[in-house]
Amino acid sequence: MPSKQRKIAVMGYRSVGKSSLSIQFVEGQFVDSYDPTIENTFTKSTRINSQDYELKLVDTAGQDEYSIFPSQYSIDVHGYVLVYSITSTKSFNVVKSIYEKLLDITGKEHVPVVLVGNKTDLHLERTITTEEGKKLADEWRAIFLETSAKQNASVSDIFHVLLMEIEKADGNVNEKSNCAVC
Ligand SMILES: Nc1nc2c(ncn2[C@@H]2O[C@H](COP(=O)(O)OP(=O)(O)OP(=O)(O)O)[C@@H](O)[C@H]2O)c(=O)[nH]1
Repeated sequence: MPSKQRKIAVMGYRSVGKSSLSIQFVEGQFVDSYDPTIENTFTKSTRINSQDYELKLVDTAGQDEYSIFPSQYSIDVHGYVLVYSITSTKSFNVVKSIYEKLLDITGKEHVPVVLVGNKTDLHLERTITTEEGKKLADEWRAIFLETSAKQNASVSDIFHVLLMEIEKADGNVNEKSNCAVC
C-alpha cells in the first residue's frame, strides 16, 4: 500500500513545549534549554493499522491572542496539534483564540485537531485542570491529551490519534471497528 503524506502543524503560545514535543516524537530526546522557534519542519515515517504515513511536522513560532493566523498554515495542512501548558492559564486562552482563527481562516466547521495539555510533570504548578482541558476539546469535538515532553508521556499518541482524526475527516473510518480502512 502506498505511503500517505500528511502535513501537521503544531501551534500554541510561546514556550509551551511545541518544539520539545516534536523533537521527542521525531528524535526520541528531550532538550532542557529554551530556544524560541521561528519555524522548523520535521519528517517522520510511521505505520498505523498496516498503513504507512510520511509525516511532515511543522513546528511553528509561538503565537498570542493578538497574532494574525499565519495564512501558510491554513492550506495544505491536514491536521493541527494545539498545545498549551497545564501551568499557564495564558497559554490555555491562547489556544482558544488560535482555534477560532483557524475556523475563520479555513471557513470550515470542523478541522482535525488534538488539544494537548503539556508539562504534566510540573503538576505542583498546575493551573488548568484536566476537566477544563477535556471540556474545551469536547466543545471542539476534538481529541484531548495531557502529555509531558520531558517524561515522554503520551507524546506519540498525539500524532497517532491525529492521523486517525484526519482519516475520519476523509471518511476513511469504519465506524463499527473504529479502525481506519487502509
Ligand atoms: N518540565 C517540562 N518542561 C518542558 C516540557 N516541554 C517543554 N519544556 C520546557 O519548556 C521550555 C520551552 O520549550 P519549547 O519546546 O522550546 O517550547 P515552544 O512552545 O516550542 O516555544 P516557542 O518556540 O517559543 O514557541 C524549554 O525550556 C523546555 O525544556 C515538559 O513536558 N516538562
